[in-house]
Amino acid sequence: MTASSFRTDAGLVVPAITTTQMREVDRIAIDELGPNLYQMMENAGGNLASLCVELLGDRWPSAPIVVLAGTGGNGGGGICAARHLANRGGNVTLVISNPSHLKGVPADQLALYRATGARVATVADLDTVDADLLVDAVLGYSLDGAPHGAAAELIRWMSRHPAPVVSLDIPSGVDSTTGVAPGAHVSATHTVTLAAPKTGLDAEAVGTLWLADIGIPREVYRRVGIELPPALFAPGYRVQLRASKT
Ligand SMILES: NC(=O)C1=CN([C@@H]2O[C@H](COP(=O)(O)OP(=O)(O)OC[C@H]3O[C@@H](n4cnc5c(N)ncnc54)[C@H](O)[C@@H]3O)[C@@H](O)[C@H]2O)[C@@H](O)CC1
Ligand SMILES: [K+]
Repeated sequence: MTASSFRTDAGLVVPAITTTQMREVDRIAIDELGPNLYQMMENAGGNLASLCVELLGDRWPSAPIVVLAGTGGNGGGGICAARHLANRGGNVTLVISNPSHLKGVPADQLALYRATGARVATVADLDTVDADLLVDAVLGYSLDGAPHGAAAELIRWMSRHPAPVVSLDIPSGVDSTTGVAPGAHVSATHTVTLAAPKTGLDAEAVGTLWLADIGIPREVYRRVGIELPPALFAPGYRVQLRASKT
């Protein structure tokens, strides 16, 4: 199912965008107006971490959290969230699909995470790791075909695990434009999508949908022809969205 728009609890209508439009928003932010990738990823990671703390309630900070990260921007956002959770005293374990493939901003996020002294485990260690909450940061909007390799292994592990899953941007394995999963995919309890909702987020696998403000000014959206409601983030840096049954 795809949605052309979503609604906030305040009744605001938020237009849904395609993956192509989202890439263009990213490009204009990174190449022209800002915020840069570090700034956007920091807002994404901090926002994701705050939802995890809220979801754990009085089990925070002792409850074990496992963050599963891929090697792209989605993984970078997950590693950033893991650092925020570790900085706040959380019981965090980070697992990366292919650590040797990390580069650029995601690699810098890992270096920063390592400075917290919190745990990094391997895919092989997964079955020895306890988890009360899983963070799915394996694949985002650059999903290309059915998940394969270590990414698919992490998705399958999450699918078998009883703990609730918070997905970053899109449940891994779901196409953010069509909402279709070409292969294995995560069924999220909550999804924190970034900047603007994608048309593919009207899918069962999304769970409760949140939109995170990652600090992008309106002019960036305007250059892609997108108008977001001015009061969209008045209630806070993360607002709940529901598909508009129009
Ligand atoms: N403005 C925004 O919306 C921002 C988005 N960010 C995040 O960046 C993500 C997009 O980042 P990227 O474009 O780097 O891509 P992704 O992080 O979505 O995934 C790319 C990685 O997954 C691998 N991959 C793709 N399809 C696969 C498959 N079928 N099986 C196994 N591996 C596969 C690719 O080789 C690549 O390493 C977004 O989803 C979002 O989470 C952040 O970077 C912050 C800014
Ligand atoms: K994801």
